[in-house]
Amino acid sequence: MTESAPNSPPAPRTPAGGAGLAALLTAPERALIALDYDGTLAPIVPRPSDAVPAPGAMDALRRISHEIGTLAIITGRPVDSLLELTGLEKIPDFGNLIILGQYGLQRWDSGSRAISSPEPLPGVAAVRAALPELLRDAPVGTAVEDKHQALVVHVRRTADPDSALAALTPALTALAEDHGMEAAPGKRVLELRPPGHDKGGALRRLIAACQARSVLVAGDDYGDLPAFEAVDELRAGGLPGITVCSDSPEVPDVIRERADLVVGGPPGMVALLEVLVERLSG
Ligand SMILES: O=P(O)(O)OC[C@H]1O[C@H](O[C@H]2O[C@H](CO)[C@@H](O)[C@H](O)[C@H]2O)[C@H](O)[C@@H](O)[C@@H]1O
Repeated sequence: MTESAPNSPPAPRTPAGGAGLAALLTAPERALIALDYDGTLAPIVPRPSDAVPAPGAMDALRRISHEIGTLAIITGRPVDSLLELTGLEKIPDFGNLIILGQYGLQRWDSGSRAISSPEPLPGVAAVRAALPELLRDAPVGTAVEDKHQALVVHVRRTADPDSALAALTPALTALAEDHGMEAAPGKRVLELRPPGHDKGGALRRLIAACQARSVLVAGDDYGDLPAFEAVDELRAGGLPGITVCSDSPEVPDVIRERADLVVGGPPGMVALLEVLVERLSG
């Protein structure tokens, strides 16, 4: 993070990012802040079911939800998993928040508190049925996360996750494609998911729906790249924006290198949200 005056947001390292942050601070009521969950608001842990928010994250989110036009979490997770891990529904006094789950397939908002979710593609059931046989000889520690609309093969708990992922990827990709799905890489996972849904499309639709005039996007993994690319395109079309990388040794170089601002993992993200709250509420 670039040094800046106390209680000022850190200075982005690009002029376009600086313009995006300035636009957000000048007209926060027309701004969208769209955050990833795993690796950005919650530290990466061995088991997905243990990924709770970083200390202070929920309070920072609650506070900033009152200072800006729209706050969103755009995640690969199912909405119900995110609600459970964050305890969001039990936090009183949360402002305007939208959750787009499973890369935009699912939606929840703090007004209706209802989850909208399409029926899974038929290919999901076929992939689910084929996985046990395909993974029969996979390294010990390989695990499947069933997200109903998609399946995720996790290798983080194997002895050599990189080798395990490299060995499994060709067969898993073929399986997904045979059933009209796509295989998408993540941190020590391969997601087998419906094609045509990514965080870029989800972000563009959200910006149009909330008529945002500026955007801040934060992420840490390949799944966030389409959202970063969308910010570039939006900027070219005249909408200011800033991309933030929640850094850690596992972050893909492409995310770290193209971000306008790099913060130190989920604790750094919480610190950024807190300084934005201070600035906007002051
Ligand atoms: O878009 P996100 O909110 O970042 O979600 C992407 C995937 O994150 C989860 O997996 C990652 O976090 C796990 C818990 O820390 C970790 O064990 C795993 O290795 C990471 O890849 C989640 O389990 C997936 O369903 C999400 O799609």
